[in-house]
Amino acid sequence: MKPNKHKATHSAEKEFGGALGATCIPVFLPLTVLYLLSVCRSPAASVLQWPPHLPPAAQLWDPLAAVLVVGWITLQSFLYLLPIGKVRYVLYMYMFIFVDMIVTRILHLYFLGFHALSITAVLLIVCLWLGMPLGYLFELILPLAVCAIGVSYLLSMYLYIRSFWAPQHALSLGGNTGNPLYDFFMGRELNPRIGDFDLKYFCELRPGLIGWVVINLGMLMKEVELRGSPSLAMQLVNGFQLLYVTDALWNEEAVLTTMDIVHDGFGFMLAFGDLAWVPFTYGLQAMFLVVHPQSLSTLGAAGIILLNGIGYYIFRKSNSQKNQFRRDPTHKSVAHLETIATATGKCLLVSGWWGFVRHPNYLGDLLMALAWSLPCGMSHILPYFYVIYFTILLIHREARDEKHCRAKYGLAWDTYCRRVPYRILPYIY
Ligand SMILES: NC(=O)C1=CN([C@@H]2O[C@H](COP(=O)(O)OP(=O)(O)OC[C@H]3O[C@@H](n4cnc5c(N)ncnc54)[C@H](OP(=O)(O)O)[C@@H]3O)[C@@H](O)[C@H]2O)C=CC1
Ligand SMILES: CC(C)=CCC[C@@H](C)[C@H]1CC=C2C3=C(CC[C@@]21C)[C@@]1(C)CC[C@H](O)C(C)(C)[C@@H]1CC3
Repeated sequence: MKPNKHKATHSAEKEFGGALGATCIPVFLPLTVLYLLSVCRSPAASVLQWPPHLPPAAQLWDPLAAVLVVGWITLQSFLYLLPIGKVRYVLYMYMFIFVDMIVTRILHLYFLGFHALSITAVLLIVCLWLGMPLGYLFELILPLAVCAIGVSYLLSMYLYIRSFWAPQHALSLGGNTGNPLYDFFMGRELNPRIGDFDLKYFCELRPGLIGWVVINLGMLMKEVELRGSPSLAMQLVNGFQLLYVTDALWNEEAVLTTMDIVHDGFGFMLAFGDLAWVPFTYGLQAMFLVVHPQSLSTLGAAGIILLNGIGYYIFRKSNSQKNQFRRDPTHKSVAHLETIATATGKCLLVSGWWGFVRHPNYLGDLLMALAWSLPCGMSHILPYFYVIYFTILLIHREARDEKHCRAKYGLAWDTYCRRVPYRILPYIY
């Protein structure tokens, strides 16, 4: 079959530093993952050390890692395809870029992220019971990351090539500029699917997110091997991040309204972000604790648990309030909230959580990020990598979302911004 001839959207404004950013980021970020993992396991754990702590090439490859990564993705794909869980009929919107027209298609998806996590947990318990040395993940972490990066490159190439056979209306607005490197990075096709298998939705929530908590558990088991029992700091990091991942999978339908699913194409940025960046950098704290044990006072631990609790409360309540409002604005939990009407027919909340700041969910997420790093003490900057990166990501994301909302809601958005002047942190930002 011949590839389709697509019209490029040259007018779409380029993001992430344009073609230069799209050329450098796919080289720079994978190297950053390997560098961070390698520094994290070194006794000094100093990101500022010169010459930098680089892993010897021999430590980067192990065939066992390739088997584990491929086996893991296969297992999660199998769990994704199991016809159990809540079935939802999802309205997918395809925008015709040149004609001002929106086409909708109804797809059915099974929501069973939580089932996938639970079945994986049972399988892990069985493996541990059979004596599988999960702590070996610590030794294998660099080859595992190399394989995950390799898979994300292969997947992005497949996505780029197959997008030329996709119809024009299935392409994303931002990833179809005609510049191959930029389009490869941003992703041309919006929601690529093989039959009923939605590749972007699967990658966003399953292998990387569940892989992250399995790696954390591996670090905990390594600590048990080395010191006889897991430290309080390790238990807190594992517990907090498991709560975050469980929450994401329990509320997995909510991901369908995020800009990654609705707006961004599926290209290298998301494939690498989902499959390599999340599992191998979000859990750096647990890896750090294996080599740099910390003693935590009961009072300190209580303070950190409280911070994580407050962050989680703000994150969950604000996300649920918006999701409920978008699903059914007449529902009794949101019907009393003040709103602004927009020309699209949709309303914007101006009271409740969304009248406090324009992104209360980001605020909660950032408080949690801080709580995940504090158990690692104050002696090193490395365990704070996630908070620093995440602050930058969310500030950039907020700016991108603001641009989309201004384009979508026009004057109503400006009124909302006047009513709710702070973006993430009241009186500061
Ligand atoms: N851990 C991680 O790495 C990451 C986590 N996240 C988390 O994911 C979650 C989702 O984030 P994200 O997708 O960025 O954005 P949001 O969930 O904040 O969604 C933004 C959208 O919400 C709608 N909206 C904005 N303001 C209002 C309002 N006042 N009333 C009603 N609707 C409004 C708009 O869409 P519309 O009007 O079309 O409904 C807007 O585009 C967040 O909790 C975030 O912290 C995000 C990125 C990375
Ligand atoms: C540096 C780089 C390559 C960045 C790519 C960004 C991705 C890592 C993130 C973009 C949006 C994400 C979301 C989550 C994880 C990180 C990525 C993929 C998320 C699945 C985490 C759990 C949350 O509860 C969530 C479901 C709301 C969230 C959705 C967005």
